[in-house]
Amino acid sequence: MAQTPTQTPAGSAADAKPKQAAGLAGVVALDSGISFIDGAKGELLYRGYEISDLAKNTDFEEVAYLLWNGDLPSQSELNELQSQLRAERALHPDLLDHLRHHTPENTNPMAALRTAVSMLAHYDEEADDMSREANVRKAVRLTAKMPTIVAAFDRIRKGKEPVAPSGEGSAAADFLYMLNGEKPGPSAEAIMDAALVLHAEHGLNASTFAARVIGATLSDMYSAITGAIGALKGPLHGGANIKVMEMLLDIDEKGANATDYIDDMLSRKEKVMGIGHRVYTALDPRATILRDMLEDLSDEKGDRKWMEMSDTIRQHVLDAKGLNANVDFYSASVYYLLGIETDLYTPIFALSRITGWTAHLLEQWEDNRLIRPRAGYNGPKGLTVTPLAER
Ligand SMILES: CC(=O)SCCNC(=O)CCNC(=O)[C@H](O)C(C)(C)COP(=O)(O)OP(=O)(O)OC[C@H]1O[C@@H](n2cnc3c(N)ncnc32)[C@H](O)[C@@H]1OP(=O)(O)O
Ligand SMILES: O=C([O-])CC(=O)C(=O)O
Repeated sequence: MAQTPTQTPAGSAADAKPKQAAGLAGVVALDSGISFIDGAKGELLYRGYEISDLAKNTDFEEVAYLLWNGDLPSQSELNELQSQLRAERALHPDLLDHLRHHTPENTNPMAALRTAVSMLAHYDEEADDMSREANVRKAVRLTAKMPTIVAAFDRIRKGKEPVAPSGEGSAAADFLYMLNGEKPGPSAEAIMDAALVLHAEHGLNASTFAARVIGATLSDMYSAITGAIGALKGPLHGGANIKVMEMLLDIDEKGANATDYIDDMLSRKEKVMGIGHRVYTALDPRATILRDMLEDLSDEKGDRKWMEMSDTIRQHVLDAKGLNANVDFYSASVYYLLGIETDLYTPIFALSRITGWTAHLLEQWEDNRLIRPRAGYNGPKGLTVTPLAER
């Protein structure tokens, strides 16, 4: 925590009115070496590497290593991480029991994931060990187990048996295997892997900030990640990818004209999900890559409807409001064409972002300081208590 850029002296006259930009827009709250975003240029770097380079030339496990350790792994370092991840994928039987018997089938999948991740702490003897070595091991465990939780939850709610992790292959392949009960083809695996790379890290977004605030109290990694999952769930953040697909499906079901549908939304002052961003004014570079992935997948599946509808909406909101698409806009159609349930889109985001969240916690704990800003007080003063019987 090297910086506290906007400070209000305790008890000063500045207490009387808020000083901060609404929603902390533009406020630099801390220094971090994990990722860099130039919102005007549409540039994103993880640890100095361009996101397009990483998406093309690395896989999710290499990116996890990069985020945690500061540079890309050698082949032997990657092999070691892969075997640690594979060894940690299975869930404790009590957790499976909880998903089977204590998680109603209509539970929101993000709520199910949030609770299950919190429960992981009960079965981790190192949960409260705050050494870096133990925290790295927990980051690996969380990254390994979260796909298993999401896949088991989805199968159990459909009345199917959970599929045990294969103990081999990539996180992307094993997640699709545990979800569908059959090994994915190379194209589905590559697409899921690239999606995991693209969603892994994004600076001080709301869920990462939430994780760091919790971590900065020196609470444990499971507590911080449970909070981060809660923040990601919201439709203004990771939850937007579900809302994008619901919108596309609604337009399709109604046989509506996409631009008229969007004009109606805008006239009601509704937000078009997957559009707009706190940091990017240019197009989010992840959206460009996901758009290319969607085009290839649409051609492979012989179904260009969702891509064409998305392109129309994106251009229309850009023309009408000057707002660009964000990462959640095209990922929705990509997951849809992979045959994934709509309400699993945000959990999939979490399976990737766990690497960024945990990298930020490791960074936070290297030089920790409690995160505790001030609120500009705008309430009354000088009131006196009227006895209860007289109120
Ligand atoms: C992984 C991620 O978290 S990426 C973001 C995912 N979230 C979404 O896609 C939800 C839709 N987008 C939004 O709600 C916003 O653009 C956010 C939350 C991402 C950023 O919000 P902020 O920086 O706080 O911008 P804010 O909400 O104040 O919007 C500024 C103006 O643009 C408008 N605006 C912003 N986004 C949208 C949108 N998606 N559709 C329509 N109008 C929008 C607002 O209505 C507001 O207009 P006004 O000044 O006339 O009132
Ligand atoms: O940075 C943000 O505010 C939201 C975002 O795009 C992300 O978390 O990937």
